This record gives sequence, structure tokens and C-alpha cells, in this order.
Amino acid sequence: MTTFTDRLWKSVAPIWEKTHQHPFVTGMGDGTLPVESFKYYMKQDYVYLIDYAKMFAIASTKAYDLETSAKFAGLQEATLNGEMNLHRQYAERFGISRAELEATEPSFVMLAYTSYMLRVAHQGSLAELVSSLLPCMWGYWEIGKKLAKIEGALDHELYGEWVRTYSSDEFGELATWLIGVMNELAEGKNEKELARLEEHFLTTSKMEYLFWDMAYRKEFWPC
Ligand SMILES: Cc1ncc(C[n+]2csc(CCO)c2C)c(N)n1
Repeated sequence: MTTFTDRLWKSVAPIWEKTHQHPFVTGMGDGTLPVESFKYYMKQDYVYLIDYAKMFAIASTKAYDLETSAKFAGLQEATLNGEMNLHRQYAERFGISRAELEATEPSFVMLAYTSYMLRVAHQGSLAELVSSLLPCMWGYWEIGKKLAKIEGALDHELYGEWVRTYSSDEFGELATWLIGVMNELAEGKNEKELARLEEHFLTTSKMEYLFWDMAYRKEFWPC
């Protein structure tokens, strides 16, 4: 039986393929990524995660059952106090203070990406919300697994920690859980509704690509 996420996987393939070939992503795997781009990424990602964690909070309030509601609430906590520790640790290594991290001015792409997701979260159904945040989780897992296969990537003194985090079994379980939630929520939906979910999924997948690209170029507001 093909699932709804099989359909998503098929339609997103060219976007994710392009993402996997982006020099930011390949550079974390082979160590050629300029450190200044990585620093920029960490700072933008830190403020991205503050917004992203709110998606989990909204998902928790929209969930139809206690178990799913509790899981999303836990994910909000895990993002703010778990995943963001990775960023705080990197910042410490780079001599970037907590205050400086939090004061990061959001780039255009970061702002567009989280604003889009938060709009979907506030205006749409739980299925729409999940379809818009799924590329972030599933896409990072795919990148993590891909990079982990490159010799030396897991042990790289700078980027190894990133690769270990997103290729871990623990992270894989989380992504698999969310994929399952997406399939459950898609059940019984008509084609018009499914097409809307697919559109959110493709849009935020493109934004993931743009996020790597803006970080690679250390993009900033022109005025
Ligand atoms: C641009 C961007 N996209 C995806 C992630 C990955 N991510 C964000 S929240 C979360 C769930 C667990 O906290 C994961 C895996 C990121 N960090 N930055």
C-alpha cells in the first residue's frame, strides 16, 4: 500500500536532491564549508528554532488525542532545551555570547520561512501544520544519514557534532514518528485537501533549500 508520505517523497525528490548537492550541505560532509557560513547558519538557526518551537506548542493545542498532544508539548521543550543546546555549544566554541545569539537579526529567508509556517499553523488544520513542518524534521534526517556515510564526516572536529545529531537513531525515531502522524492525519482526506498538504510540504522544502543557500552566502538585508 502506498502512503501519503510516499506521494510526498516522490514529488519532493528533485528539491531534496538539489538540496543534498548544495555546497553548504556537501561542505559539512567533506569539511570544505567555510566556518563563517556555519557561524552565520548557527545564529540564524537559533532564532529559527525559537519560532519553530511555537509550531509544536500550537500542534499540541490542535492535537486530537492526549498522547499526540503530550508528544508535541514534549517536542517544544526538547527543541528549546535540547536541540538549541547544540547551537549554544557551537556558539561557545566560536566565542559568540548567549545575548548575541538571541539578538540575531532574522534574515529575509528565515523570516519568510517561519512566518509561512506560523501562518499555516494559525489558520490551517493540524494536518496542514504537520505538512508544513515535516520537511524540517524528515529533510534533516535524510541529510544526516547521507552525510554520515561520507568517510570522516562523523568525526570531523567542527561539523561532526552536527552530523552525529541528525543521523542518530534517536532523531530517526522522531522523524519516523512524525511521518506516521502525517499519514494518520491524511487518512480520509479528499484530493483537494491532500493537494493542499502537498503544496505546504513542497513550499517549506524549497524554503529549507533557501535557508542553506542564504547561510552559505551569509545573506543580509540590502538596506
Ligand atoms: C532551518 C532548519 N530546518 C530544520 C531543522 C531541524 N529541526 C528543527 S526543530 C527540530 C525538531 C527537534 O527539535 C529539528 C530536527 C533546523 N534546526 N533548522
